[in-house]
Amino acid sequence: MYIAIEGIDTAGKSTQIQKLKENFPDAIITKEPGATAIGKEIREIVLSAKAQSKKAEFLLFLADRAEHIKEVVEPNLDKMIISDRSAVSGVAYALIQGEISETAIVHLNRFATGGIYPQKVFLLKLTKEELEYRLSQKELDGIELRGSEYLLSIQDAIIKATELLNLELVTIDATNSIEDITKEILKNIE
Ligand SMILES: Nc1ncnc2c1ncn2[C@@H]1O[C@H](COP(=O)(O)OP(=O)(O)O)[C@@H](O)[C@H]1O
Ligand SMILES: Cc1cn([C@H]2C[C@H](O)[C@@H](COP(=O)(O)OP(=O)(O)O)O2)c(=O)[nH]c1=O
Repeated sequence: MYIAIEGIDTAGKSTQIQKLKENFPDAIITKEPGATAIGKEIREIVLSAKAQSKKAEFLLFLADRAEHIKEVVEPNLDKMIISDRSAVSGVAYALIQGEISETAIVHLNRFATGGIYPQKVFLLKLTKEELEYRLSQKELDGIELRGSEYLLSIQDAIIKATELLNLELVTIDATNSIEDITKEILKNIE
């Protein structure tokens, strides 16, 4: 089973992935961007926010995704694969950028993934207050510097992205305790 944990920056994705690792010691734990050798280089370029062109940025994420699917996901589809982000983030961030049409975003993601998508998507959903508090507690990267309104619009776009990709979505209140969130994810996997 291939599942993705989605949510905006600071929603608690890495925290939950760590917990799931304890529950599924044999699972393939992975992430986008940056799970492969090429992906690590792409991640550095793209998170430095140097790209002037939003299309270039989109295509860099897609290149990472194509490599990730080919190297990590496709060979392990018979195992439990738990991914921190997926094509859902790719579609959501691109929808908000507004420079690429919805149809092109979906088609290009299909091209990159070969139609391999998570069977279940968990959205860790944050409130504005909690997001602002968590952002204030960390050193921000290029994308996080765009601010809380921007990130909240991405959160809505994540829901829309799962609809466009026709994926099963489980929404979880990310302000709950770490333990309760893990329990809810596990309940929906088993
Ligand atoms: N359920 C939670 N309640 C309170 N704080 C949390 C919770 N989950 C994560 N955090 C904290 O929020 C911050 C961001 O979490 P992280 O897992 O790194 O998010 P992401 O991977 O989505 O960016 C960390 O400081 C983490 O300890
Ligand atoms: C996968 C993906 C991520 N992103 C963004 C979301 C994040 O801001 C960043 C990836 O960083 P990430 O490591 O997921 O950040 P965090 O752990 O703080 O959540 O790239 C896109 O813009 N497009 C994409 O296709």
